[in-house]
Amino acid sequence: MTEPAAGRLRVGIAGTGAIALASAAWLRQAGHAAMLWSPGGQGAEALRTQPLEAAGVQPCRVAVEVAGDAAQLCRASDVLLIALPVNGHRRVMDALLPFLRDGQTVIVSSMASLSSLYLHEGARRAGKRVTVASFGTTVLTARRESATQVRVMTRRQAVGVSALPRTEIESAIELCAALFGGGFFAQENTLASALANVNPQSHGPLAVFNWTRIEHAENWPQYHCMTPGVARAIEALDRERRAVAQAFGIALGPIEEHFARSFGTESARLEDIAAELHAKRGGPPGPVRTDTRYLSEDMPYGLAFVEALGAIAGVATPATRTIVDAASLVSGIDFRQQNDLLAPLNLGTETVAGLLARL
Ligand SMILES: NC(=O)C1=CN([C@@H]2O[C@H](COP(=O)(O)OP(=O)(O)OC[C@H]3O[C@@H](n4cnc5c(N)ncnc54)[C@H](OP(=O)(O)O)[C@@H]3O)[C@@H](O)[C@H]2O)C=CC1
Ligand SMILES: CC(C)(CO)C(=O)C(=O)O
Repeated sequence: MTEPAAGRLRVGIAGTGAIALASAAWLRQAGHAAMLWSPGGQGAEALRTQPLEAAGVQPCRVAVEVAGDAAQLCRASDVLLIALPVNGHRRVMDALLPFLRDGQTVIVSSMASLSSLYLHEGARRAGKRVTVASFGTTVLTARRESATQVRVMTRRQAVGVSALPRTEIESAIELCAALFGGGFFAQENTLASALANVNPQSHGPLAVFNWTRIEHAENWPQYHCMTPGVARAIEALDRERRAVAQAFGIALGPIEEHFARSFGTESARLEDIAAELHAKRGGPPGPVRTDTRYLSEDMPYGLAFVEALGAIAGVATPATRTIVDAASLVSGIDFRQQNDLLAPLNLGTETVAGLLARL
């Protein structure tokens, strides 16, 4: 990879979607070198010959590099960023694992369903000392507009981070700050990061109750359609998320706090936060494809994961169950069967104390 400016880092990014492109543009602007790898093989081809263009927050036009495979990506990088939906984490982590080096840090953004634990335990079994840092969200919010164009909507004001092993949390935060700037704070463990990810609680009701709009590919502004009734459903899921976290000794703030922290919203109630965000931004548009990650990612790796933790800890999650059932019903996909991390993580036979001891 091209040498970055002095004191800057070589960052290898797995993924070529919105967050991967937005992160590459951000990192290049900060003087770091960025190399992208498309797990499917085609997603980064145009960037071999054309610059990456970012619009929105911090517009820029920058050159990035493209890796042919996972081996090249790992070899050329000081630090790796996994920036793709969790559906691909197991496969991508399996591809990266043989090539990771002792001392390398892998940042997973966003992380859900303890995918970082899957990677860290795999690395340990392979005798490698790597650090896996997790964000329960992303530093930037973005939408990919073409193979070489991305619109960056936000740079979040604060982002929680956890580390495996936990002893590396300070250096993980330092690294994140060196890459993206300030605003990172420590979360107590990787489970806290997984449960701090509120996309599933927000996206599940949004998608289910706006399903006809999605099927008709209508232009529906997401926060305008987070109506009082949808907000009430999201709040019910959020209470269950926090109750499950509590059973694992993790105190998490409500979803309203997440919006205030991420986007600087000032309203207290979720329905008012939605109205505030719509008035300020008018977007983003809600999904227009029935294979939206709002269901394909957030149901198995978000809500079904909360159900699995609830089963371990003896916490009832009826509202969460309702939304997974409704999502499965309208899409014809049994989302509880789609999470490929629960089995290798042995969550079916885990206990509260046993799981916490692994973190
Ligand atoms: N966009 C946003 O503003 C936000 C995103 N997030 C989260 O960040 C993560 C990345 O989101 P985003 O970039 O928007 O997602 P995108 O849908 O834009 O990501 C597409 C990329 O993911 C890769 N990919 C998708 N599915 C798989 C799979 N099954 N196996 C391997 N690779 C796969 C694609 O690979 P290929 O290159 O092979 O085509 C492509 O590189 C997600 O977890 C999302 O929930 C969270 C908050 C905000
Ligand atoms: C749009 C946003 C910021 C909120 O739903 C998001 O989290 C996503 O795209 O996944």
